[in-house]
Amino acid sequence: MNRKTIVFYGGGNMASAIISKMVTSDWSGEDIHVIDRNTEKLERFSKQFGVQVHDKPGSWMAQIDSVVLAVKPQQLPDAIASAKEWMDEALIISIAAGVRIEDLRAMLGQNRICRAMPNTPMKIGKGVCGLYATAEADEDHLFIVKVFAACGDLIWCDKEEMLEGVTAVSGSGPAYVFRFIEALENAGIRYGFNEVQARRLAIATVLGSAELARQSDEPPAELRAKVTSKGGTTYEALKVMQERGFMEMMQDAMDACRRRSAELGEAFHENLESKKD
Ligand SMILES: NC(=O)C1=CN([C@@H]2O[C@H](COP(=O)(O)OP(=O)(O)OC[C@H]3O[C@@H](n4cnc5c(N)ncnc54)[C@H](O)[C@@H]3O)[C@@H](O)[C@H]2O)C=CC1
Ligand SMILES: O=C(O)[C@@H]1CCC=N1
Repeated sequence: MNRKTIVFYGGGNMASAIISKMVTSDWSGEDIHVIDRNTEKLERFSKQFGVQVHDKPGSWMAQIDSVVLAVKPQQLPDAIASAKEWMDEALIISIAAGVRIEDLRAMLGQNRICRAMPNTPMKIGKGVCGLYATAEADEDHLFIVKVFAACGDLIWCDKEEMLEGVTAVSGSGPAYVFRFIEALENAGIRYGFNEVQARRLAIATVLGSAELARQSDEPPAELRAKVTSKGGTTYEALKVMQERGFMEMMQDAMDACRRRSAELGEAFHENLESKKD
């Protein structure tokens, strides 16, 4: 693939996570641009990653191959309006949670669009990102993979709505796992370990189990069964989890997340429609 240029509109947490891995792969900082109104953030991007920084869009964007929309959903209309004239020819990659392609198309006036739902472990190359692109972006799949490849695993969705499911499982998922780590750590402290030891116990357990699950041919349910001796200790813990409805609770939590993602998308859509009148 020829050298291509990319702009991140919004230099926040996610842009930083993605760019930090891009510059360790075959991307040069010279080909990556970041727009943010916060000049301190821009300085950090320039120093840490050697990328090109800008406090606003402008005619310098005219030759750009792709723009990653990495602002918060509510910041998106203003950001797009300010750069629209220079994005006609670019592939647009939006990471904004919930914002639908039909609305991106309406704001951009073009349809070469990919929606992505990344997660924060991308910062260390261990993330997972759901992707969905329009037919107009069919030729861009290789490029899209090149943007995210160093960040972790990539899963293409057959339908756009499946991205709401990606948000529920893996986009917001790191927060559930951190919550679980907090629970393990709190128990460790209650059992007499200091905070550092308790955190080590908790993190090593989650990390080791995830890595074992990744390397094993057996599904997680079998790996669980192997820890659970008949009449033993694990059984007692899992029994409490079952009595308290752990699996149902997790399902309800993810349903709520998915619903919220759809609601945010709908609210965004209605807001956009109301401005048309
Ligand atoms: N944080 C997460 O775990 C995930 C976030 N997302 C999505 O990623 C997007 C970005 O999220 P974060 O990086 O967490 O947000 P953030 O708030 O850290 O970054 C947004 C950046 O955009 C800049 N900005 C906003 N409007 C601007 C404008 N008009 N001109 C110039 N700069 C502007 C802000 O100064 C800020 O630095 C959101 O749409 C979110 O839904 C997606 C997956 C996971
Ligand atoms: O909480 C949020 O809205 C964003 C989207 C996925 C993870 N964080």
